[in-house]
Amino acid sequence: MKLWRWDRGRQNSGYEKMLLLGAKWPIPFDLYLLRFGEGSSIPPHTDRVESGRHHRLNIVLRQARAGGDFLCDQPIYESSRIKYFRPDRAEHSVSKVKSGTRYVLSLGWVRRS
Ligand SMILES: O=C(O)CCC(=O)C(=O)O
Ligand SMILES: [Fe+2]
Repeated sequence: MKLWRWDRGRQNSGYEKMLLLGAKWPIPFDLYLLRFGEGSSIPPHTDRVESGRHHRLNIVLRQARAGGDFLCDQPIYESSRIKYFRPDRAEHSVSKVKSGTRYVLSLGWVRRS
């Protein structure tokens, strides 16, 4: 785990992530800052976990000027800035940022079932 450094995003589609905080105990969680520069996107995917239920609360700190829209099958709660969803179950994606830069604060945790 690399803390406080920009790292290439998992889907390798141009976005970057920075791990701000994370722990495995008592509840596994992570807190990332995500940065989507012009031309970046995330194709439709799910984020599986080995066991338990993955929850994620994303707060859009800065919207792109154009593009960069979050799309999710079945969000638990969604407003223009707040997206709460089950990334292991609900397919989600981010459309290509056409102009500007998008920033997201992303808090994820896994509930053991
Ligand atoms: O940036 C977003 O809105 C979603 C990123 C994503 O795929 C995730 O948080 O699992
Ligand atoms: Fe995801």
